Amino acid sequence: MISAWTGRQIRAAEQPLLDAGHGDRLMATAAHGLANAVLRAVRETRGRVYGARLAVIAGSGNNGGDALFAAATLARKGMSTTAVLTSARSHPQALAAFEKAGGTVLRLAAGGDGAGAGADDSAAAAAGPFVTPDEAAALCSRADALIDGILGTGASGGLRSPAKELVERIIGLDAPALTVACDLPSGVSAETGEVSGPVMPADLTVTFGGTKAGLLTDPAAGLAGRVLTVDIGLGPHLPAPELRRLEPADLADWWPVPQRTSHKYTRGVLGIVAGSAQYPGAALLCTQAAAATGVGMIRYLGPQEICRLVNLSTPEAVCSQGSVGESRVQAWLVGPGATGDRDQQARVRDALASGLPVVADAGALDSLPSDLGPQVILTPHAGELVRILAEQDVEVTREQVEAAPSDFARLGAGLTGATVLLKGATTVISSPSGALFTQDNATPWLAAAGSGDTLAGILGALAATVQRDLLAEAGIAEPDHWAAVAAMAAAVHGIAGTEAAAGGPVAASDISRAVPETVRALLELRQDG
Ligand SMILES: NC(=O)C1=CN([C@@H]2O[C@H](COP(=O)(O)OP(=O)(O)OC[C@H]3O[C@@H](n4cnc5c(N)ncnc54)[C@H](O)[C@@H]3O)[C@@H](O)[C@H]2O)[C@@H](O)CC1
Ligand SMILES: [K+]
Repeated sequence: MISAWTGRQIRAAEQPLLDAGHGDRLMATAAHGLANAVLRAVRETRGRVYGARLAVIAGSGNNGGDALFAAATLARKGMSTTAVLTSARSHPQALAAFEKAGGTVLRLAAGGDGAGAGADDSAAAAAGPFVTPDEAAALCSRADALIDGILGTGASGGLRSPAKELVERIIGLDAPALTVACDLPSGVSAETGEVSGPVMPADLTVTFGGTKAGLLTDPAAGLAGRVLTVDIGLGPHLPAPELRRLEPADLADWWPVPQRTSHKYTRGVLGIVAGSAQYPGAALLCTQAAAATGVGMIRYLGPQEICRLVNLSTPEAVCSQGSVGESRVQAWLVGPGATGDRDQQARVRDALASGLPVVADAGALDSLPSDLGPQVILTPHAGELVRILAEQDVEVTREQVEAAPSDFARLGAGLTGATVLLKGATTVISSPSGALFTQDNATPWLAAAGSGDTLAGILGALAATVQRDLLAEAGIAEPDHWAAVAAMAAAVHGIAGTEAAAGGPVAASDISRAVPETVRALLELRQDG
């Protein structure tokens, strides 16, 4: 499991070490980790380190300090190194180390259009000639490696002039062979992943002390590239993480594997209320996905015509037009395609009132009761979350949700009392307690009709079969159990979908077909064999 913290949490964890006078050591460790990561990446992209052109953009704070110290190390390895300082102030010891190692220092002229105008001449005399944003951008674009050390966890808001103009110009040119963000891409929020203004997309982000929550959340996640975390000894000082991400080993350890004495009822029965005359396909897709994920039995409830179709596509399912009250199940999946049908809507309502775990998708999201519990898992996309929030008197747009998905998933969970799984390039899951998980296992090819029905089926099957004690033993607190189960489903859906897509288009039913093999491969990672 990957744990991540807000910038504020990381800074608070640093404080006791800073108070004890270990600031220099922290920065040296961070810079050493950054330099090593750049060395490895340059070897991979270019082969030879000696003679490679390194450009560093350094801001006024400690983030610029990390970048300059790392660049000093890289200059000593034979890289031809230039630093562009975006402010008249810079970390004095780091700048001195950089110059001593033979690095060239340039100062970014103040102001976008009036290059050079209003610049601080005394600072210029101290530390090298001015360059315009255009000149600096051309230099950065030609580099074999570029380190973005403008802003770190001390940033407030997006980049300001003249760094803003420089980054805009670099984005307009060919990207450098390798861009490495120091701690985080400058201009993204370490707390929420929100982005303000231009941000240089990184191939690699080397982050210090602990992964920043913002780096694992959209939209920043799409700009951070691969994230590498450098340990600087904050471990004992870190609080409970802000956000977690499941890895394959977690899925393997938590997967509900039947025991020798298991039978269909002890494994778990899933009830499904899905489909209508208008949308029969959704019922077929989610039932197929649940069967492929592995469940003791599926009880499907719906109109006679859809029962016939479900029986044909998933003969394992027991289909009827019965009621929720007379169906014995461990969990419900309700809503896919269940719109415009009174009987189906009544079943959805009854399932939501049953107190059992319920996955509420699509049609079930339109008329939610007021007091839900964490065992109810809502699976909206951004537009559906906007409507759920509107029911709670929160007026937001789809664009606002997409700009800060973790904030709004958390708000939705807090207001409804349910667990919220918000679909997106990175899926965000929030427990009503505020605990967050994000999963980025999916391929963009999965953004297609029917993919959500498949996710709902996988999640329904897991909700019916998962063993609570396995998650509790791994440190998942009781109120966050269902958020972790939803994260498992998002991960398996993403992995199976990526396998099925194999770099090309994928039909929703192919995702289900890939699930058993995905689970088999995961189970091979189990520590107990
Ligand atoms: N605190 C520590 O002990 C450690 C900090 N480290 C590094 O230090 C960074 C944090 O350093 P700082 O607190 O100095 O903060 P930053 O380096 O993020 O920069 C803050 C400076 O930038 C200016 N600034 C803020 N917002 C701006 C904006 N939107 N546009 C332009 N300028 C802006 C501020 O005036 C301030 O001087 C971390 O990200 C990390 O890279 C690491 O060296 C590890 C140890
Ligand atoms: K940075």
